[in-house]
Amino acid sequence: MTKKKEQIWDGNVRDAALTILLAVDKHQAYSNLLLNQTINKYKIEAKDRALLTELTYGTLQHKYTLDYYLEPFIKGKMDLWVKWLLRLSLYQIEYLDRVPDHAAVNEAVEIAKRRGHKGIASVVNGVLRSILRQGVRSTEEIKDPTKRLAIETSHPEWLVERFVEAYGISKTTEMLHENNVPPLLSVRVNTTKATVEEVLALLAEEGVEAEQSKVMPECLHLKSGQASRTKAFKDGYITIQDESSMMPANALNPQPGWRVLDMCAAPGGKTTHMAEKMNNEGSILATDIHPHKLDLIDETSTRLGLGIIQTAPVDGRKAAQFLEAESFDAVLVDAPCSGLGVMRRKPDIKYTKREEDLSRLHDIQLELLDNAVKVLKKGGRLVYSTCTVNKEENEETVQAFLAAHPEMEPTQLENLPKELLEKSQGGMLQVFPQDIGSDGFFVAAFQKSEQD
Ligand SMILES: C[S@@+](CC[C@H](N)C(=O)[O-])C[C@H]1O[C@@H](n2cnc3c(N)ncnc32)[C@H](O)[C@@H]1O
Repeated sequence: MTKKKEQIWDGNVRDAALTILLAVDKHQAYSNLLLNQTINKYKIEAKDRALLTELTYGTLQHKYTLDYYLEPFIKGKMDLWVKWLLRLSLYQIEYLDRVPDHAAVNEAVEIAKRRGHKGIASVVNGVLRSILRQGVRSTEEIKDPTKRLAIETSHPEWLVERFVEAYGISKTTEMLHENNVPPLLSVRVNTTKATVEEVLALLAEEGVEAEQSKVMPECLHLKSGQASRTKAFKDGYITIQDESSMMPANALNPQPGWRVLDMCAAPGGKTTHMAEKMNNEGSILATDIHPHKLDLIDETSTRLGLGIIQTAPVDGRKAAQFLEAESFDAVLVDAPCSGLGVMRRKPDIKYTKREEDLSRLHDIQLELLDNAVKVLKKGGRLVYSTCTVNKEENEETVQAFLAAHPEMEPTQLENLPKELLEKSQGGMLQVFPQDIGSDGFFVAAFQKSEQD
């Protein structure tokens, strides 16, 4: 092992978590990608993997709350790595019952000695032991309710204000708390290969405990095991996908034999879902602006044994220049978005997103939809979806789109469970993370007029 590798993984889970947290902060690296890379590269085993995941996500998820607790105990300037070490250690003390406080402190002191020197170790020891003696301050001290909610749930204040204005205090409070709960692990059954019961049996044979979701019939929730390491995954029986992400293909409801365009397709979760729904009959053109991401779609469709998907690098904002007019029976625009519905899966989004990013996305989404209409057949079906909870990118994008396109009508969302359809309005559905314990997601369906 080289010196560099030893730095990230020498069997010390807390040290590895600290390295990931620092990289996320310093280089705006994505926590989920870095965590997966670390786990796969060093073949970290199940017990350590679970703790590493919990420490990394937990510390990131609660960053503002931890800083609020730490602030009275920190005097003067401090290196970034020491600050993250304190956050990481305080996270264990405050949120993890199964880690004894003294173990969290001792580990922190050892890391501080190794990465720094005795002086830093003594500061770390002093801060953590003072907190253990005195306890942390209550958030009740924060008088402004929005600010208090922002600190308690560790979200930026501007975002909390926006959410409260759009959805009200009660829904926002539920959502922000839910964003700090680890996501359920869900997979989609490849229904062209096996039934749900058969896949449950295959997983059980491998010692993986799973159960069918009560919402989406093709969705299984895994209670143990790592899905991507199972034989069922390698043999193409399952795809890892959040339950909300299974809505767009269902809402579009593509039929066997249709010609379908998936305009923003990579890495192909919804393309392959649509191919499964079409029973692998017909054709799907899967396009994305980033050519290098198209390989991921090809890999997944090969793994799943789906032969109807073709990929092409296309900027959806210019799709009508490259694709035949009115040639697709159905189009899915699973648009680039702010991702505010997936903050518990990617907690770094909370701290990196800027308010000005949101309006820019609204404009891009409209350009994509404009092009989608041009290549959609008369009478064809269009679904627009995002993994965000933001009216500007969801309901307001739809309103602006409909205002510019009298030939498009909102239409009934199809093929979704009753409990979700009950929440839909005018062919639009906003799912919040707290609704079915899945990602925040938006989906809207439209039909193109048969007339000119
Ligand atoms: C939400 S992700 C799509 C996820 C995908 N549908 C799935 O289920 O796996 C949005 C995708 O849009 C792509 N994208 C961004 N701008 C685009 C554009 N102008 N034209 C086409 N694709 C674009 C991104 O590269 C990204 O892969």
